[in-house]
This record gives sequence, structure tokens and C-alpha cells, in this order.
Amino acid sequence: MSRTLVLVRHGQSDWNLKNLFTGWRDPDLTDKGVEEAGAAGERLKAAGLHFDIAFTSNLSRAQRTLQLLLETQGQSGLETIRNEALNERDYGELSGLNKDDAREKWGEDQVHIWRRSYDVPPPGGESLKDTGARVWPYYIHTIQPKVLAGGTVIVAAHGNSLRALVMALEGLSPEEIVAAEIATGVPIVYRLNADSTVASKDVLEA
Ligand SMILES: O=C(O)[C@@H](CO)OP(=O)(O)O
Repeated sequence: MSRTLVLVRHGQSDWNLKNLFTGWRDPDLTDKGVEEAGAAGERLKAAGLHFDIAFTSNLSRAQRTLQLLLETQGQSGLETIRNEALNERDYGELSGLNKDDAREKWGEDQVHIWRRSYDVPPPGGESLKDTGARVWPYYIHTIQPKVLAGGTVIVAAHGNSLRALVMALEGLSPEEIVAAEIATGVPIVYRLNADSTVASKDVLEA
């Protein structure tokens, strides 16, 4: 029984590089992002992981990361399910704005609250709680059954959609999730117990 769940955030995107709020906007990977995706594939291969199914969002940066990673890891034809439930948090009116400009306009503290708090949404956008309210049911009903059936499952998604998932998987509090960051292109490997709790966690850093 493998019961393995791998989470990976997409590689660096063009808008990560330009320091813009991205959310549901759809920039492509940078060259560095492409490299990060390949490196993630190498590490998964070295760890001996062979996937049964993949899940990703409706956004190009996550889909392309998954595709590049699977090519490197040797599973380019893997069955892949895309769903917008795994999309990045909707940044609302902040989408497309420069993060430093936003800090100048609204102040460091306010921007940090919008970016990392649990339940304060950015103007017109989703809080992490709102994001979790679509990510978690999708995980429970669609992804988790594949893992608990003994599978090895990969999810390629986004900084905040994965923070919402990690928060629920690890039982983190709203205070604890503020400090949690998910690095681009670094796979997190969870082994689950039969009762769906986390048995172990390994972060495959370079
Ligand atoms: O802009 C975004 O969509 C996210 C992820 O890149 O940014 P942040 O880390 O500020 O939540």
C-alpha cells in the first residue's frame, strides 16, 4: 500500500519574476521555472516514485510544470485531471499589481495580512479560508480516495491553493499557516495512514 501524496508548486512564473500579484491570471513559466520543474522530476525519479494519476489546476504554469516534471521523471503519458478547484487563490483587485507598489499604497502590514492571513480576503478576492473551501472538498472527494486506495498521486498547483491543502492535512492553526511558505518546484511527499492522517512528510529539496 503506497498511499503516497506528492504536492508540488509550479516553477517560477513570469509574474513571480516581475513581482506581480498573479492569482487566476495565466502567465507562463520563466526559463528558471522550466529548470525547476525538470529538477523536481529528477528528485522524484531519484526517490523511486511512480505515479498512478496526476491532478493539476486550470492554469498553464501548474500544467506545464507537471508536464515537464513527468517528462523528466519518465511518465509523460500519465492520466492527468485538471480542475479549477486547484487554481491559485483569486487575488481580486490586486491581480496584476506590483507587490512593492501595493506595499507603498496600502502599507506593509495590510499587504502581509492580505497575502498570508487565514481569513482576510484581498479586495474582491479570496481569503485562504475561501480558497480552502474549494480545495479541501475537491481533495476529500476526488484526490484522497485515489491515495487511500493505495495509489501514488501527484498534485501540481499553486502557493496558496497548496497552503490551504497543507493546513488541512497537517492540522495547522490559522496562526501557524501565516508563516507557511511553499517553495516553487520543491516536491512535498506525504505518506498517509489508512485513516487518512499523515504518517510522514518529506520535502525533496535540492
Ligand atoms: O501572486 C500570487 O498569485 C501568489 C503566488 O505567486 O503570490 P503570494 O505569494 O503573494 O501569495
